[in-house]
Amino acid sequence: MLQVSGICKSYGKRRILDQAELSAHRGTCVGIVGANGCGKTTLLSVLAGVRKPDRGSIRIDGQEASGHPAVFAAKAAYVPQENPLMEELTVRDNLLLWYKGSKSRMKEDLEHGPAALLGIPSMLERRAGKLSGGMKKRLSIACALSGQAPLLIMDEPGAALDLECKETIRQYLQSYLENGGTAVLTSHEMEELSMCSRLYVLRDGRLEEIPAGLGPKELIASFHPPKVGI
Ligand SMILES: Nc1ncnc2c1ncn2[C@@H]1O[C@H](COP(=O)(O)OP(=O)(O)OP(=O)(O)O)[C@@H](O)[C@H]1O
Repeated sequence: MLQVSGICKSYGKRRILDQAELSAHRGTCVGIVGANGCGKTTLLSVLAGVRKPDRGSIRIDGQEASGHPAVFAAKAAYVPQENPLMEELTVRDNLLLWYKGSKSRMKEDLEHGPAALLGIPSMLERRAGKLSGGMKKRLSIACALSGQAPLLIMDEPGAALDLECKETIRQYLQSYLENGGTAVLTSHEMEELSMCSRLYVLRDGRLEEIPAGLGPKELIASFHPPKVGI
């Protein structure tokens, strides 16, 4: 369960998030939409504890995380838009860093867990820097999932992935939600957004809930403020 209230974030004098509010229950996936540059990545990085908000509260499973990095570390997994990999290291060594050296848990996930589902075992000895964009994305997702966090935050998870891999991630997300996880994602793809049972549009720094299941035209219309009559 995620409860976000009063989140503000500015870059210099430019306010990107202005009293943003949202909630996401266990077992649900919440989607964030909005025009390019409206602040979705900023919001997700704040929800993941990577960027500090100027103000506001982020409660994960009832615990305040804002200002408490240990709560984010224990409870939130983040798949950023840019991959967080150590490019000179092999896939195996990248994973080991994320599994904090726990070889047994890593082995288990490579055999039966998310890493297996994402096809990581076949690339273990390759250098991360030499993988294709889609393979790096799969590895980044497997790394984020290593902590078995109850909150999963994904910034455009399907970007650069082939159809088969998008489907793999959809299946993983479904089982993650069925097991009581909470997910927040941002995407520009209708298919990914169809996995979300709730949608919010980010506009002028604020989040507004909109009906899930809107078509592309209505979604795009929601990105812009309604015009006031002359
Ligand atoms: N570190 C930063 N310093 C200053 N401005 C920034 C920084 N990061 C992002 N911005 C600006 O803040 C605004 C929001 O950026 P952000 O990446 O959060 O948007 P977005 O909605 O995720 O965009 P997109 O849909 O294109 O990925 C943009 O105008 C961007 O240029």
